[in-house]
Amino acid sequence: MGIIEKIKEIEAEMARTQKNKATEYHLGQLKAKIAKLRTQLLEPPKGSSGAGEGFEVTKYGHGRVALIGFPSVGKSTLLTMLTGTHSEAASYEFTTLTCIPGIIHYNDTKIQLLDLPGIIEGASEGKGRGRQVIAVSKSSDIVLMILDASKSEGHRQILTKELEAVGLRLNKRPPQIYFRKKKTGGISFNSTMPLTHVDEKLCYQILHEYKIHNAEVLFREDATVDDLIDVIEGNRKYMKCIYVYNKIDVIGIDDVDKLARQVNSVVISCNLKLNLDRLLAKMWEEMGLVRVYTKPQGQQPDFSDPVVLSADRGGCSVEDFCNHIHRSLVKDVKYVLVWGISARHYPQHCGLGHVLQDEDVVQIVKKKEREDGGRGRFKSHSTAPARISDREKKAPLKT
Ligand SMILES: Nc1nc2c(ncn2[C@@H]2O[C@H](COP(=O)(O)OP(=O)(O)OP(=O)(O)O)[C@@H](O)[C@H]2O)c(=O)[nH]1
Ligand SMILES: [K+]
Ligand SMILES: [Mg+2]
Repeated sequence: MGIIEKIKEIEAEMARTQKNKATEYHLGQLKAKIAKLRTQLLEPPKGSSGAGEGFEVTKYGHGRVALIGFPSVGKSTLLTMLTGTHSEAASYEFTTLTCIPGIIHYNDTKIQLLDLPGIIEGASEGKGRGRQVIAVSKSSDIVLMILDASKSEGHRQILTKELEAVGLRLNKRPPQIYFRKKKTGGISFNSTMPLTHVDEKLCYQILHEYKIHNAEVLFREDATVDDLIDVIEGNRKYMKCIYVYNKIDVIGIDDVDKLARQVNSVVISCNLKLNLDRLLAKMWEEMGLVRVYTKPQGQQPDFSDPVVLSADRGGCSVEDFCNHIHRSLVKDVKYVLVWGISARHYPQHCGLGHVLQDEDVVQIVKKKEREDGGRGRFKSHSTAPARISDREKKAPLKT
């Protein structure tokens, strides 16, 4: 029996089993069995190297965004509109067969947008180009799930289920469960609060299914069996996802209004160029990129060429900023001067641990170098920290 058949069989058994206190342990065990099989399914076939032909696109720019959706929802049309790179669009399904990259220029950063083939129900089991599409999605920073506004709401659930089946968790944070395997000592099970979904026996049983007999488990929230399995599997990817409803030109205004009110959702029309700026703004917000402008001593910062940091990718401290400029820079830094949101006053003297915010300006003061800062134009700002305004960006900085 193949892996997919085994999964199907267990799913059928779960469907047959009544949910009650008496069956809860058995159901938990079945869930763990399915999770293990799915992980097996994800292992790349022997001899293959990662993504697959037509899907090996080099990362470029300050972030990567994947377009995921059923066939013919308008993914390629959107890529062409936002990036200027042409990706074939047509009224028939599966027009796109490979991964097509484009670049969005936004807020002085470059964001790589990836058009992908449409995926269908069963993608997680390898139907269509499911596997490749999913692998590329996992390599991106956020996902735009493109949906046809005129089609059933069920599509969003089907896609979410497919992505969950391969370990993607959309708009969720990792479960607050501390888990550590040990060599000896048995299993220690603790929680910081009363648990309503999982008890010690169920936890033991799940761990047993994974042949784990020595471990420390601490629940810091009232998590579920699925959460526990996610933590044990350890290969889950937690990603932001924006639900993008395209083709609102073909539905009524009341329906548009309903879709637009859902969380993490943006309604657009590629045909009428409606709301694309809102989509870009939302995308930017969710990516959480932090632009930092370097100010050479005695000179203007270059406001067109930021160092771009991200909390998810490498961090946003002064040290991360320095490493971005040059690996060997950190050891020469005495301190830095910071203007912008993260500074309590202008300029603030900060160390390597200071966390920077979007649009901060930083001047590096090196060891054995005469300090020239502190006479900057922003020094007079002794009030609450504020964003460097557009006016200030254009005005000369006198240091
Ligand atoms: N009415 C309407 N049609 C649209 C809109 N955007 C795209 N389309 C049409 O939808 C069809 C499919 O567009 P594509 O861009 O090829 O869709 P896709 O998601 O890339 O499709 P596959 O690559 O086959 O998965 C084309 O006929 C487009 O002209 C829109 O905003 N409104
Ligand atoms: K199409
Ligand atoms: Mg396409």
